Amino acid sequence: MENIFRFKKSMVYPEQLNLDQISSKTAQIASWCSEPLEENSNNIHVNETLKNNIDNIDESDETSRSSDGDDSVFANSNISINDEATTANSQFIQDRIRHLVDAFSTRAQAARERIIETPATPSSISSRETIEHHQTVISMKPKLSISFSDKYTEDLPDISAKNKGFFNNLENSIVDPNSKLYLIWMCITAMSVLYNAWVIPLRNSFPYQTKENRPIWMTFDYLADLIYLIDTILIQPRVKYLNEGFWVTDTKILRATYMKSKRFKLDVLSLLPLDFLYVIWGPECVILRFPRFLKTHTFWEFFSFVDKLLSNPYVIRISRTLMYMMYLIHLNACAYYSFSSWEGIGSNNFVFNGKGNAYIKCFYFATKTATSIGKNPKPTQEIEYMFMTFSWLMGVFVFALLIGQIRDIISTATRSKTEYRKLVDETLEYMRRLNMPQDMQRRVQLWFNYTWETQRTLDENTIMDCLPHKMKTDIAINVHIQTLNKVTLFADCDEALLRELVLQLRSVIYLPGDIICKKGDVGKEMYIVKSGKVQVIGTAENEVLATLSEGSVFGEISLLGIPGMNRRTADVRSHGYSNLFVLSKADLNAALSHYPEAQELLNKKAKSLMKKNAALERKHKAMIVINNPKSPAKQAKLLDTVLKVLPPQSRSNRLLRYGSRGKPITNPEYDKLKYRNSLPIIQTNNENKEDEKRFQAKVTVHRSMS
Ligand SMILES: Nc1ncnc2c1ncn2[C@@H]1O[C@@H]2COP(=O)(O)O[C@H]2[C@H]1O
Repeated sequence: MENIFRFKKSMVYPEQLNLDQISSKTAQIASWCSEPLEENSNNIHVNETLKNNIDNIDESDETSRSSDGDDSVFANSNISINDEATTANSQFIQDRIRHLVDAFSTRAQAARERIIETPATPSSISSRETIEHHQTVISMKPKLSISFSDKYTEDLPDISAKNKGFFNNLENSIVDPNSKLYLIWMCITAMSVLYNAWVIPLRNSFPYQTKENRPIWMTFDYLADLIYLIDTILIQPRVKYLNEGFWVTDTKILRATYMKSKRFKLDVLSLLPLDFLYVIWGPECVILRFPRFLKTHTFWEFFSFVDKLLSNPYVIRISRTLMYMMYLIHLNACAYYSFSSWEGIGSNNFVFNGKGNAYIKCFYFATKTATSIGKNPKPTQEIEYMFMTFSWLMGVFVFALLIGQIRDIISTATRSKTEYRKLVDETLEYMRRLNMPQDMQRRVQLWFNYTWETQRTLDENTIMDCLPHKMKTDIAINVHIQTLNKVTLFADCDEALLRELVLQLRSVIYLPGDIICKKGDVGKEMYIVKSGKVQVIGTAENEVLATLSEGSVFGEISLLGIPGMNRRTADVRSHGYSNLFVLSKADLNAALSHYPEAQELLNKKAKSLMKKNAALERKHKAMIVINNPKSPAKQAKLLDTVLKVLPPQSRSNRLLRYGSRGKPITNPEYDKLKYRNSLPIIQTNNENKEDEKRFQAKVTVHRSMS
């Protein structure tokens, strides 16, 4: 056993090595953990437990050994071994725990320092701001406010912000890549790149640079170079970037990162001053400025930046593709002119004949060749054939690619509309094939048209499926906030409940006259009026109990599980076009299960509505009783037959006719009691026959009681 412990003590675990190194450095930092472990009750507990375990192991050792018959030797030595082992073990464990605690506190300290140093992240800003603003915003605004938290918007290009963020930290001169000014700077740099890309081949092939205008060209050239220089020296090394979710704003790190990047190499190469060679080859040799092309990446970057920025980026995408085409044609025009001057202007039918504006004519030629439109001049020499072949190949491959791109862009832009049209066509075709009534077909078409016109999609919810839950909630709240703020039912509800509910809302459109809820049906959904009006219809035909407009809630009574109230209590009809939010029973119940107060609120509202309806119904019955002076137009068929069969003067006939009095009542007031079993006729449509019977029965009882 002694050996074992000695071995244990001498054993160096890999983590112990690391921890040793750390602990030596951080003895002072981890002051709280450097107290003697014995004083710590937890540690004592650990030590004791371990000690007991070791004792147990020793006991079992003892047993096995005593079975060998060497009792006397072990009996004496075992006590000392036990004591020694326990001490050694507790020492060993204590050391290891101390190392661990030291290491943890070092790590915690390092993390703390890092957090303090790190600039506020969008989310940290937001959470702080949310807390700060909480009292003011909530009290001033309606219940539901969008918390697009997180000032995350700051990370997105914000073109409306004035002068915000370019040097958002003046002392360190950090450039915010999402600021408006950086966007302007990128635009300026992109223009310089475009200038070089367009003008270098132009001046190199066409005789547009003369002795007289050379200073002007050169001024533009060096202005562009200055922009390149400023970008490389002042701007790019200061552009902050995100690393592991944090903005890196340390200028030293930014500079070092930029200098290590491929972009830096390209930027430096693009500034290569080959212009000095003008001294040897002359200032006409503009091609010496070709390194300026190496900054083209700035141009693409600018385009993708604008692409992200605009809500409708298709225009940008198409113009970028068109620009590729134009540039290729431009290069081809330059090549054609160079080729013509090399062969001799106007020397044959193929080359440029020198008449008119050289650039326009060559551009026209290049366009014709590249697009294979129009009659091309016939090449006469092999080199001309090669030139033409090259131009055509370029036309076929490059233009096929570009046109394909444009088609993709356009089809992406119009995809939802195309899908909508396809769906409408398929649905109407299906209905035609089944010979559905014309009116129904017309209504379906009307529904499609109206839904598309108002929503631009048939299912709003699927659009955002790929977004994270929090973002979807924020968007949904933003979209529906106007309506939800008008929902009085939600006025006292917990905001968390609303955030939970908002994502479950499904937008549905109803046409004029559509029945949304049918009295007596089992309720499965609840509704919120988003726009338009709906009417709650009472028992009597077309009696409008209430007209509900934006923000009203209905259809909740049958969902709340109030005993005996799981069916719709009234008909609800769309009055004109209405756009509603639908919330399923399951979603409502799932949300309410976490918010009993909201459930109580809904219950209260449901009960007050039910009371109101009951009162209305009572009033209605009373009206029927009072306004029922006429004898029924028709009496029950069975009664009629029985009366015909029975002799008119028989007792039974009289009883049936006049009741227990056995004779007619002369007072016309009692006419209504002429036939005890005859019922007042209430005009109802066929669908409500059941209700009608029930209602008639009730009226009879009521009347006989009175
Ligand atoms: N008198 C009323 N005024 C307004 N709304 C009503 C009235 N009676 C019923 N409703 C609503 O109409 C809905 C019909 O379906 P529910 O019974 O589920 O829930 C009902 C209530 O939301």
